[in-house]
Amino acid sequence: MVPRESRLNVDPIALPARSDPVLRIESLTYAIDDRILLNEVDLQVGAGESVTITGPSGSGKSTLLSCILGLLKPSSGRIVLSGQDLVRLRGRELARIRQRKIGMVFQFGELIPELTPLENVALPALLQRGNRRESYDKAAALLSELGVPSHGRTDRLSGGERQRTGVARALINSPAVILADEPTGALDAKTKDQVADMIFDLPRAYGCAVLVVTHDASVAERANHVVHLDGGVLATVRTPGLGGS
Ligand SMILES: Nc1ncnc2c1ncn2[C@@H]1O[C@H](COP(=O)(O)OP(=O)(O)OP(=O)(O)O)[C@@H](O)[C@H]1O
Repeated sequence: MVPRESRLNVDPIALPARSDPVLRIESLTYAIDDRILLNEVDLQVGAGESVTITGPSGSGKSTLLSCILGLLKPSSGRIVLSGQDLVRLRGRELARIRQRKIGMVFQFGELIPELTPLENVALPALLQRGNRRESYDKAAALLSELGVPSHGRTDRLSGGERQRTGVARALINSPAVILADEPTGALDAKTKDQVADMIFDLPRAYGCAVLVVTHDASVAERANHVVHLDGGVLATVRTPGLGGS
């Protein structure tokens, strides 16, 4: 992730060698009425890399995720995912790319309580008309890898198990990027650490890019890069391992 050099507070040379960006956001502006909620945002996330977005309430973090998901149409700029500009896509084509390329993890899991954990995880693969057997086998394998029982009642899962199930569901279609909006916001301290460790290990374990929005500094610092959004402007970039500020 490299915001425009004019806005960098660190020497760009200090940033580590970058993989090719899976997600590249260029000069993204989103305005509603006369209010600019995102102002010329530039951001990149490479495969096998994690980036955290922090920022005060109302700074535009969720708006940025909604633009990447194609739920909001930017006023200008580009969102290039695996070489395709999502801003130019419409309707079914956008939905298809979103299903295949993006996995989303929510603050409260957002699982369907009437379905088992296995069914929740398999659902995105089935919606993509995946082979039924293969979809369920992959869902079972992911749940097993992430340590969640496949069967039983979804509404009886613990907070941590709920988030792990949400992560398994996000992974089922082998996405290029996983977006997570406050994924640890509803968890106690111990579970928060476990879930945060799991999420920031996804780039290594599954080769995807990870983009996390969080208010929690101890969670944010696990990422390869931390960027700060304020008033719709990407203000700073930090690479925790390098001690940038
Ligand atoms: N549809 C809308 N119309 C007008 N203003 C909006 C709309 N959606 C969001 N906003 C405003 O845009 C700003 C950014 O909102 P956003 O939800 O992206 O912030 P955030 O950084 O995610 O905040 P939080 O950390 O509290 O979730 C806020 O001031 C919000 O009130």
